[in-house]
Formats: sequence, C-alpha cells, structure tokens
Amino acid sequence: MLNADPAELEKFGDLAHRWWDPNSEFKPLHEINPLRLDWIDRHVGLAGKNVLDVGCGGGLLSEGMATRGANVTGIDLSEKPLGVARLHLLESGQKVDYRKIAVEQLAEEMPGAFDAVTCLEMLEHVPNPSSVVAACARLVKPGGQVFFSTLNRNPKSYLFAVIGAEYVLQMLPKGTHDYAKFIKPSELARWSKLAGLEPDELIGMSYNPLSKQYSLGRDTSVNYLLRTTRHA
Ligand SMILES: C[S@@+](CC[C@H](N)C(=O)[O-])C[C@H]1O[C@@H](n2cnc3c(N)ncnc32)[C@H](O)[C@@H]1O
Repeated sequence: MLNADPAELEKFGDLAHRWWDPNSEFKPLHEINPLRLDWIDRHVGLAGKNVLDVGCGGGLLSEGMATRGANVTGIDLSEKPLGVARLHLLESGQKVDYRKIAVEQLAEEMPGAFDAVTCLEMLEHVPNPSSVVAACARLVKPGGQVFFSTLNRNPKSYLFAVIGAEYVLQMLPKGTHDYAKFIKPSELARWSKLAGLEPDELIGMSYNPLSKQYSLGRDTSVNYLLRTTRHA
C-alpha cells in the first residue's frame, strides 16, 4: 500500500500554483530556504554531487541545490507541485529531474545511488514516516548524509506551529498541520538508527514574530533539522 495520505497530496496540489510566490502560503518555506540550503551545502559541498530531494513539492530546495551545482532528483507524489516545479525550470534555466514516485519504490530501483538525500518538511505529512526514513537510508551511499526536518511534538509546538502560525499570525492555511503527526527528535533519531543512519547533528529553526526572521540555533522545541550519516 502506498505510504501517502491522499488528502495531504490534494492539499498541496490545490495550492501548487502559488508555490513560487514569496508572499503566498509558502512564504515560510521561501524564508527558511536560504538558511537550510547554506547548512546542507556546508556539510555536503553540493557542487557536482548527486542529491535526492524527497517530498520536493514545487522545487524550492531542489532548485536551490541545483543552483549550487548539484545534480538533483526531486520526487513527490502530488502531481501539481511537480508540474509547477518543472515549469519553474523554464524560468530559471536550472536542471532538476522531477519524478512522481514513492520514495520506497525509488529505494528498490536505485539503492545507494545518491551522495546525499534531503527530506524536509515532509515527514509530518505521511502516514508512516519511519518507512520514509528507512527508504532515504537505502537511497544514500554508505558514508553519505541524509537531512530531515520536521515539527517537534509538545505543547509549545502546538501553540506556535498550529495556533500561532495558522490561527493568530495566519501565516499558513488552517489545517496545514496535524499535531498528532508531529515527531519528537528522539523518535526521528530512533528511526534513523534502526535504518542504519547515525544522527550527527540536531539543530532548531525558530521564528521570531517581532523581527519576523527565522534563524538556526539551539531551540529545537518547534521546528528542527536532523543531519545523519549512513554507516559505511
Ligand atoms: C510542506 S511541503 C515541503 C516541500 C519541500 N520539501 C520544502 O521543504 O520546500 C510537503 C511536501 O510533501 C509532499 N508529500 C506529502 N506526502 C508525500 C508522500 N507520501 N510522498 C512524497 N511526497 C509527499 C507534498 O506533496 C508536499 O509537496
């Protein structure tokens, strides 16, 4: 059975035409993109690397990595965001191979094919996130890195990511996030280890509503990133 929630895929499909509008529902992704891109590039050295972006959506991160010289494959199961991502390549002149395929299926086809794998802001939208983590682990070369980001599960993240972002600040459409699907760093670390990935670095990504700026730092209580390395 496909590890996907049709309602989630439809939700992103319905918004897809606004993906590259920096003032749309995707504004937060636009604002965090340079931070996460720099962080990934610093660890991977993207130029010339084969990178897979899982749950790529309209291609903000995929294209950003291509701009840094990586050979990027972007996969998603929602058709419309992939269409938008392909169209945007015509504007930017970048090259990304976008495919509609489940990460578990790609792992059967191309085990160990990638120098690095990214899976950002996606795990909290799937029914079985540990299966995605395991597939990412299979897709990266031994010694290669896998990067995840998602939302922590605690009262503060409920307050900030659901009530604050969706209802008070109205940065995101209501219903964007389902609190029950948020993932504690300890859970993500456990799934990573079970899949043969060593967690190397956990960092937080925070939003300051006064300065309206995102930053990377120690506070992992709401949004966080985990960098892992596949055992050689
Ligand atoms: C919040 S967006 C994040 C997009 C991109 N990773 C980023 O951070 O800019 C979540 C994406 O996950 C995709 N998605 C949800 N379930 C998926 C699944 N089972 N397989 C692949 N992609 C999925 C959605 O279609 C959507 O494009």
